[in-house]
Amino acid sequence: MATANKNLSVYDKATIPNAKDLRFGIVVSEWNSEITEELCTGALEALLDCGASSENIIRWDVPGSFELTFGCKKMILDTKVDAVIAIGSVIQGETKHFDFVCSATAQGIKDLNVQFNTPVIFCVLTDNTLQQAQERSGGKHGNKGTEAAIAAIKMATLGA
Ligand SMILES: Nc1c(NC[C@H](O)[C@H](O)[C@H](O)CO)[nH]c(=O)[nH]c1=O
Ligand SMILES: CC(=O)[C@@H](O)COP(=O)(O)O
Repeated sequence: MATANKNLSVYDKATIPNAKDLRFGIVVSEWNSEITEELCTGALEALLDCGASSENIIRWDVPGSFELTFGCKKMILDTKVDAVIAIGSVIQGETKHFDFVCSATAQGIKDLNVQFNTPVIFCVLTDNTLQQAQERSGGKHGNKGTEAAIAAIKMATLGA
């Protein structure tokens, strides 16, 4: 289902485990910060809405989406979080750099989920235009940060 047919911010709290005792890491890319800050806000609001405590949420910033893999790995190794949310916004430019950044970031985060036992949630927008990114970070299609927070809670409690 395309995002155009799904609001990324809709969730039923009755179906979400309570996040009261969970610890979360959020690693945020500074590239396209007008987008990534909105994604982070959506994630934080959803985590708190579902019972998480602000003192149990650690935020680190990295220069760009390519650095999300290292930042999330360091978050896993250096802290005791139950899940990590990787937040980025990659927007197509004039060259193929977009393809390499998107692919490397997706593969890197996937690899972290294979190598470690702490779920890392892929909250990286990969858009053709700024408008598409705005629509998915608090615009008409909702906020992928909200969606990522819910996924983080579910994965942190998987099998519990
Ligand atoms: N163009 C975008 C980038 N590019 C920067 C890379 O992510 C990386 O920081 C650089 O190549 C140094 O390693 N990053 C984004 O997150 N979004 C973009 O649109
Ligand atoms: C995703 C990128 O790295 C891209 O925005 C950089 O722009 P350009 O391809 O015009 O150099």
